[in-house]
Amino acid sequence: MNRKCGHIAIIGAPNAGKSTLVNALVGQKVAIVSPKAQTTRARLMGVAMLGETQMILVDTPGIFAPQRKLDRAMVSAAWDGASGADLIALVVDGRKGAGPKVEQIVEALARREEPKWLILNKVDIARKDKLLALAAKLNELCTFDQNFFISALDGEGIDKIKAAFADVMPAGEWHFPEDQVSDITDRLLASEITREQLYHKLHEELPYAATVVTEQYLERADGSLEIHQQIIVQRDTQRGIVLGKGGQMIKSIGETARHEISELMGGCPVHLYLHVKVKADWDESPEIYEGIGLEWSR
Ligand SMILES: Nc1nc2c(ncn2[C@@H]2O[C@H](COP(=O)(O)OP(=O)(O)OP(=O)(O)O)[C@@H](O)[C@H]2O)c(=O)[nH]1
Repeated sequence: MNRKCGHIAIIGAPNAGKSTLVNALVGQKVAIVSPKAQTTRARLMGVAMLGETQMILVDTPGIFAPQRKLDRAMVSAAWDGASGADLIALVVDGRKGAGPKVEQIVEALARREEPKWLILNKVDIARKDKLLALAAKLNELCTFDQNFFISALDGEGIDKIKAAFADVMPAGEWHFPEDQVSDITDRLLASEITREQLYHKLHEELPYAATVVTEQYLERADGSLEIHQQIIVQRDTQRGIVLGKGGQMIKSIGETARHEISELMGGCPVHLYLHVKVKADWDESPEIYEGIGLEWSR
């Protein structure tokens, strides 16, 4: 048997396109994506296969200067996700160029032992001369073994990078069955899909003040799924915004999330019940951290 298996940590600043890249490599959606920064909160593993090679892609929260306790847990989940990886892939938004944020990450990366690759993303909207200058600059700060220019969104360069990843994976038995696409449970994925809709449908700050917890996840005798979720916000006014006028907003969030969950679960009918709850200090609650896959620390 020529099986190979390894871990690739996907790191970068918020909004660089890490989750989009993981989904593209896996070939289906395992991580939620939004135009707003800091969508990914916990570490998630996506499993990509190429021939006899299994690549475990560790999607990490964006790395930034943390302020809240939740932020600190997210950033430490990101660096933890990189520990012991067979390689670390740094994803950079090629349109934005380097800035202090990206440079700080690159400098921290330079001190690490693991092999490092640079992935300049969003080539579909970036200027070519800018991309080349950015690659040159970042390579001065850190030694990258390989450089790639891709668009995770439209698929440009994905096959090439997948083949290159597969090439350097060490020989070894697979860690996941061939048909498993991620390490998160269907229950957690269902919460994430609803949370993604909060990012898509609500104002700038609100999604950051909210979280989603799946309280019940049942398979009914007729094969359909019954899912009860709480959307937890910090203030009464936020509750009003999530509900919307006459309940229109929560209805719309629920409809889109229900369709998407059903699609991800192979088309089975889904009954999704959403409740909005106010809990001012949810981001200080160990159970909620655990529920969203983050480590609690004092
Ligand atoms: N034009 C373009 N947009 C992209 C590309 N890759 C990702 N995006 C968009 O960039 C935004 C952020 O993408 P994500 O995949 O959520 O980024 P992330 O790095 O996981 O973000 P965080 O969760 O904040 O760490 C989304 O609106 C994506 O659709 C790309 O190749 N081209």
